[in-house]
Amino acid sequence: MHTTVTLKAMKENNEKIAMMTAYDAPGAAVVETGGIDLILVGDSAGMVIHGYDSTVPVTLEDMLLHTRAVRRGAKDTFVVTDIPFLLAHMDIAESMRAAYRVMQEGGAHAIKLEGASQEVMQLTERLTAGGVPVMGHLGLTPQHANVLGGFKVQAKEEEAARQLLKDAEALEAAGAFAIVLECIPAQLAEQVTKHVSVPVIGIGAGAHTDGQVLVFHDAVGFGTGHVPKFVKTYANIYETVAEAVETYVTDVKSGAFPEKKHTFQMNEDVAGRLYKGVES
Ligand SMILES: Nc1nc(=O)c2c([nH]1)NC[C@@H]1CN(c3ccc(C(=O)N[C@@H](CCC(=O)O)C(=O)O)cc3)CN21
Ligand SMILES: CC(C)C(=O)C(=O)O
Ligand SMILES: [Mg+2]
Repeated sequence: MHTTVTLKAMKENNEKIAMMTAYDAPGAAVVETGGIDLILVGDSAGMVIHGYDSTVPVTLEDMLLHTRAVRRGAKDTFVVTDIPFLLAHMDIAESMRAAYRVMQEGGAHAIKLEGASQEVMQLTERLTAGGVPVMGHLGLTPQHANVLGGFKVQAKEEEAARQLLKDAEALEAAGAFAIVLECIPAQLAEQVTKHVSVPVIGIGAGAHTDGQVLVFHDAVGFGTGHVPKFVKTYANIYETVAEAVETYVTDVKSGAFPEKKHTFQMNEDVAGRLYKGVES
């Protein structure tokens, strides 16, 4: 299993880091079997699992439930859990408590915080000091979709790009062990990757980051919504499952299922007496 130390060594050795999300035990098991370096229990759960159109409605209880399931399914993989909407911006004690619960009750090995606000910087410092590895997340931060005007590419202009570079450096200085860059120009992601010593993991941030992350449902083609441009779909699970369900329905209607091998039997004498019992 990776640690924050081995992940940093991967950056130094130019070994790419492959991260994917998981939300439940079988999803975590299959991702672990596939050889993923680390699992993100993303608040994208709100969208791909719970059917919301943003990550804003996701609660700490949701994240705890998903994290526990993921840990049971993937016992040998480093697990990072998103701190959900606004919880990093409460009073410091409440924000610390959220991370405390994700680590102790959820069993996560690290937490992820969106943005570079003063609150996030202070929280990153205090959590790191207390022994909680913190992953940063810059660029498109979906919890801010309502102030960003939706899920748009970020930091295309010089001023915003320079600010993002500064934010990444500040996160590193505050103790972040890795940084996710979401939906930013590839040239900017490359600069950030060169300028910080911690692993940079991209999603929609081009090929020059230290690693990549994708949402499980996007990667395996089990999504129901819009598929962002940065996604590569490696399977078409939705179609496969839909075909299986359709065949099941057909079999039930026609009587082709269940067959004898799916059926339990009792002794024929006992069955005969039951029949008489019903008649008398
Ligand atoms: N299924 C899924 N995949 C994700 O990658 C994901 C989630 N959900 N939920 C949380 C966030 C939201 N994300 C998103 C969602 C949509 C776009 C998107 O449609 N972007 C446009 C770019 C628009 C522009 O040009 O500015 C695109 O076409 O890719 C991007 C990131 C990434 N995360
Ligand atoms: C898209 C990734 C980085 C994420 O934060 C999530 O899945 O919630
Ligand atoms: Mg997230």
